[in-house]
Amino acid sequence: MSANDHPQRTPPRNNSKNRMCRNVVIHGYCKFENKGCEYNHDSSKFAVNSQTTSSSPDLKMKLRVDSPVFTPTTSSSAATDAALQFAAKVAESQAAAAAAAAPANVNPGSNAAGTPLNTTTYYDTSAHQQQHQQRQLPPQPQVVQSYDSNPYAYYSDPGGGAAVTTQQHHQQQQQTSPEMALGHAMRNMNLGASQQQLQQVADPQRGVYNHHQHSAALDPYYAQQQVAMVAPQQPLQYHLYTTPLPHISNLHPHQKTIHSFFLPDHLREDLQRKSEAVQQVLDPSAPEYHRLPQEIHHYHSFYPLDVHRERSVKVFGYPTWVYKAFSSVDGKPYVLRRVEGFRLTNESAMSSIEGWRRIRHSNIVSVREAFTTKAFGDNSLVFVYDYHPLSTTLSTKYFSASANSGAMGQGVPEKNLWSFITQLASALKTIHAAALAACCIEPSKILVTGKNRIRLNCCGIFDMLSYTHQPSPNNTHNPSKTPTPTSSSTTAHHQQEDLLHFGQLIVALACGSLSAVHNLPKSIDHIIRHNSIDLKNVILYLLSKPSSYKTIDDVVTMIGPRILHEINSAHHYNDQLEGHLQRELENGRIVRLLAKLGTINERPEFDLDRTWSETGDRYLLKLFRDYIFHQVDDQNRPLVDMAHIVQCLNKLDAGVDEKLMLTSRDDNSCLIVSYKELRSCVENTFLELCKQGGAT
Ligand SMILES: Nc1ncnc2c1ncn2[C@@H]1O[C@H](COP(=O)(O)OP(=O)(O)OP(=O)(O)O)[C@@H](O)[C@H]1O
Repeated sequence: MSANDHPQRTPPRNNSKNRMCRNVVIHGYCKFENKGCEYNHDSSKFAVNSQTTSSSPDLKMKLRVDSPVFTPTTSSSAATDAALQFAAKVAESQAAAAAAAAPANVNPGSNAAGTPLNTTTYYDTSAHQQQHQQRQLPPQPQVVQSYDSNPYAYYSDPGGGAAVTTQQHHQQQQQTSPEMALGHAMRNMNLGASQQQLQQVADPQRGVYNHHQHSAALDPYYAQQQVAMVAPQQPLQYHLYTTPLPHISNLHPHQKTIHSFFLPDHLREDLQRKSEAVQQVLDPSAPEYHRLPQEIHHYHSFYPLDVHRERSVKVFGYPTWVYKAFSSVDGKPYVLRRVEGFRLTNESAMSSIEGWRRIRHSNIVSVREAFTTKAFGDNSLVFVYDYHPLSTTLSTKYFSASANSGAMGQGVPEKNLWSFITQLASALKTIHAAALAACCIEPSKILVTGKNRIRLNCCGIFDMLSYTHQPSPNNTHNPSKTPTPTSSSTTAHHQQEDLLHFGQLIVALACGSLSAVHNLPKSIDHIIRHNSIDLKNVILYLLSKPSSYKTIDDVVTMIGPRILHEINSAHHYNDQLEGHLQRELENGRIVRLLAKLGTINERPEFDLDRTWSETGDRYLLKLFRDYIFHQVDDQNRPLVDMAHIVQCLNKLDAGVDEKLMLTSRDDNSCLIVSYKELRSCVENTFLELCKQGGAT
C-alpha cells in the first residue's frame, strides 16, 4: 500500500496549514514532513482537535464517515455507458482483472483535480430515516391467498384449541425465517387482476394457477368464488434482470453478461413458484379456514390441494381429501391424505405401513406415517406423504379434457412414453422386491412433479384399507375378528395386477384416452400404427395373462436399451443443472463478501470511536465502499453499474495485485491500494469483529 505516499495530484489548498495531515491521522507520521508536505503535522494540536470533535455533536456529525456528499468530477465514459445500460453491461473476468495493471477506470479519486470542497452538505440522519421509512414495504392487507373456498360445506367445525399453532406458524413465517417471510409475502400475491399476466409466464400444465384454471373450467361457480378472493396486490416480479442487449453478443472470451451470474429465467421462475406454493396457506377470513381443523397430530396450517368438488370413491372405495400441512416437529410441508369415514377396527393394521415407510425411491412419493383421527367430525384415516409443490397428476395432465369424450385423443409422444415406462418399471421393481404391491397404478394416482418426472402416489393406502378384509385361513367365518397381514399369495396376485394396470396405463397414454382400454384390439392397432414395435411388445407382455413367470424383471429386461437412454438424459439434465448451480455459486461467494463489508462499515456502536473508521483498515474499506457503490457521474448523478460492482467484488475476493485509487468524500485524502491489501483488510477487520462479538 502506498498510503504514506503523497499523491501528486491535488495542489494544496490555501488553508492547508490549518489542516491535519492525513498521513499523521492514519499512520501517526508523514514521511513528507519537512519535505514539502503543506499540511499540519502537529499531533498535539490534533489531540486537542480530536477531543473537541468527540465532545461536540456538530463536529462529530461533520466527521462522520458518510457526512459529505461524494462528488467526483470525472468518471470514465465507459462507466457512464455501463450505468446507462445497467444489466446489459459486461463484467470482466477475474483473470482479465488480474492482468490489468492500471487502476480501474471508474474512480472517485479522479475527481482530485481541484473540485471545490462541498463541506456544507452533510449526511442528514433524519432525512435518511425518512427515506428508510419510505423504503419499507407498505403494510400488507391481512393474509390473503389464492385458494378459493369451496361453496359446498363438507367439514364439521373442528374442535378448536389449536388456533394458536396456526397463528404461530404465521408469525414464524413472518418473523423467524427470512425465506419463510419471503414466502409469506409471496403467498399474498395477486392472482386476480394480474392473473393473466402470471399465467402468461406460468407453465399452463402446472401450478396453483393451473389449479384455478382447471377448477374454473370444472365449475363456473367455483371460479366466481375465486374472483371474490382476489387480493389487490402486485404480482411478484419474476423478471428481475433485463434481457441481453443485441450489441453485446460479440463478447471476448474473458467477458460475461450479467445473466451469466444468475440462474436461467425459466428455472428461477419455476423454483420461485414452487416456493410460493410451499408457503401458501389459507386466508383466516375464508370460510374454508374455519371448516378445517387447526391442528391434527403435529400437523397444522391445512391447505386443500383437491381442486375437484366431487369426491371420487373409484380408487379406494372411500372418498379421500388431500391437504398440504406443516409439521411442527420439523417445520416441513407434507401432504395429508384423509380417507373419509373409515373406521380402523384393528390396531395391527397400522403395521402394514412400516414396509412402505422404509422405501425411498425417486419415482415413489415417500410415505411418512399414518394415523386415525376424529378431528374432521368422523372416523378418518390419514396418510402422510412427502409434498411435491406444484405437482399434478397424469390424469389431469393428459386426460382431463378427453377422458369423458371416449374419442381416441392425441397420444403421448413415444419418447415421453418410454421415459414414463422406465420410471414406473423402476418404481415397481423396488416395490415388488420389497414384497409389496403398489395397487394404485392409475392415472390420478401418478404424480407429475416436473418435466417428464413422475412418482407413484398413495402407496400403502390399499394395504391398510384391505387389511381387515383378509380372513385368516383358520378363521374364515369371522374375518373382522382375526385379520392377518397380507399373505404372500395375495401379494403375488396384487403384483400381477400391478403389471396389468401398468399395461393399461400405457395403452391409455399412448392413445390419449382413458377409454382406450375398453377396446384393446382397436387401441393396439392405433399404437402399432403410431409407435415402434418395441412399445407394442412391452404392452402386450404387460397385458398378457397373469402367471408366476410374468414379473417386472422381465419388463426391465425388455426395455433395457430405453433405460440406457433414460439414464443418459437424466445425467445430461443433471449436468445442465450443475452448470446453472455453478453460476449461483459465484453469487454466494460475493454475497458472503458483501456481508462482511456490511458488517464492518458504519457500525453505530463505534460512532464515537474515531479510530474505528477514520484510521487504518476500516478507513480504507470505508473509501472502498464508496468506490464500489457510490459512484456518481460528472453531473453528480448516481452511477449504477452492476458490472463495476461485480467486477470490484470479484477482484476483492480474488485479492488481485491490481491497484486502485481511493478518494475520501471531502476530497482531502487519496490513497493508492491494491485489491490484495484490501482483501486482507476485510479479513483482519472481520476477524477482529468476530473476536469482539463472539460470532456464531
Ligand atoms: N404428494 C403430493 N404432493 C403434492 N401435491 C399432491 C400430492 N398428492 C396429491 N397432490 C395434489 O393433490 C391433487 C389431488 O390429488 P388426488 O389424488 O385426489 O387426485 P384426483 O385427481 O383428485 O383424484 P380423485 O379423483 O381420485 O380424487 C393432485 O392433483 C395433486 O396436485
